[in-house]
Amino acid sequence: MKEEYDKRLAEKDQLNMVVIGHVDAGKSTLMGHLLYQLGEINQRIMHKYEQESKKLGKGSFAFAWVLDETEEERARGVTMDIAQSRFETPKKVITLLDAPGHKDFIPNMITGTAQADVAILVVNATKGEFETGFELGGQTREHAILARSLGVTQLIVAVNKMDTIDWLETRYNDITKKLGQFLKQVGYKENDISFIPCSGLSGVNLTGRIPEPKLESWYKGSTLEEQIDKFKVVTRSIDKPFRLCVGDIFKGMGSGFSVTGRIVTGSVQPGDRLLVLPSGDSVAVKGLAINDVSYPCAFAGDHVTVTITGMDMNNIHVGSMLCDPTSPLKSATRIKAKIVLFNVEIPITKGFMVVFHYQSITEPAVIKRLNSQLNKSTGEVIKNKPKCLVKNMSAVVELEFDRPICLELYKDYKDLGRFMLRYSGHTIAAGLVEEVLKSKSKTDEGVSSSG
Ligand SMILES: Nc1nc2c(ncn2[C@@H]2O[C@H](COP(=O)(O)OP(=O)(O)OP(=O)(O)O)[C@@H](O)[C@H]2O)c(=O)[nH]1
Repeated sequence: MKEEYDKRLAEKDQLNMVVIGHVDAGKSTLMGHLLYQLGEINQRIMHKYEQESKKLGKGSFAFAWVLDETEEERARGVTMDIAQSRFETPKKVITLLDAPGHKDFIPNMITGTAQADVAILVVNATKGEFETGFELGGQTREHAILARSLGVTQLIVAVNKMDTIDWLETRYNDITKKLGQFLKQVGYKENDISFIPCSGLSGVNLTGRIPEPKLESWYKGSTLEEQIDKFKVVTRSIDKPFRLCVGDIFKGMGSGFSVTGRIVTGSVQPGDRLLVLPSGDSVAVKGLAINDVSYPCAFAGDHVTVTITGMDMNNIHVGSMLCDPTSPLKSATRIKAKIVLFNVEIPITKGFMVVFHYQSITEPAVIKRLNSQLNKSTGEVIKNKPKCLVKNMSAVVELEFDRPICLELYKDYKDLGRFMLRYSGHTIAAGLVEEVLKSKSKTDEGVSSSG
């Protein structure tokens, strides 16, 4: 296994990259056009998309169709689910996750971002549009904060639709200044943020193939492709026990069935036995594939398809975990967690009902206890047992679920110890799991006490 991993390290760096930003910022068009310029989509298919989108009166969406695959997405012109594709730059192999921008689909955006190492934040430079996305309750801020809270540290900001403002340097500088200040405030390091002026529609400054004298007169920096190539390598926890969060399940050919997802920690090879949680089934790994190519083993960071046998396909769900049977994940119905509240309108009190978003899982939860309020920068306790929490506060709370959830503590597994809380369609907090307080549901307790 070690040899295989060393072989892999000698190849190009693998990165999972999510594309985020306000609805209609041009995310799908930008990435579709980049894939086209990089030769990932053949001319015949692109021509077909152009013809078909024109017929529907949506000619400007042709490049977005590369990623927006379902009929409903194409008809509505919005991304709803996470589209996944792959491309290469000189030094990197990128698995691309195109997240929806619309606020109704934030849960899908959280699922996609939880699987990402790095992100591209797309903003619309058009007059009035940048302001809508950034200042007037748009998703630019929420997405940037969510990505940071979910562990993304490196970010490229694509200042898109520069064609609509005649490639004006002053407008670009104004946008990058405002965003730069904000991104630093929410925890991104200056060296890990970069800005690229571009146009997804005309394809300018994606790979440098399309000249634009108006841009070249003042911009001497990188193209989008060059900047993606400069992302720093991310270290993977391959020595930890195996964990994979199931993102999709399908019946392939032959015996068993397949699940796809990102390996969060550890490694796996055909012949391994794995434990499926929460069902508790023991399964055997029959085969592994990455981008439809079969592999002798796969490691943390890989987006992999695992073919398994030994259980009923109906007992595994999106959000189930595959793990090393000798070291399973923790099961919890009550946890202690550190949370940071976002810009919430209402005060949070004991008994507050929230939706708990963790990897691909969403579960109802109740805030059972407000243990303490913390100083945001030092982490010191400012107040014990506060009566309520209001916007931007940091606190330790206890959360309870009806059903056991399989998770990990942040101190043991950074990627598996993070979660988000939502309420009434808004993301209200990001949190870190500190302790598992109870691991049995009320019904389990009922069964054990009566039995
Ligand atoms: N002028 C101009 N229009 C663009 C550019 N990029 C995208 N558009 C247009 O903006 C509209 C929205 O583009 P999409 O790529 O679907 O936007 P999106 O951000 O992926 O949208 P959601 O996924 O629904 O959030 C389409 O009409 C595009 O043609 C650009 O660089 N310049």
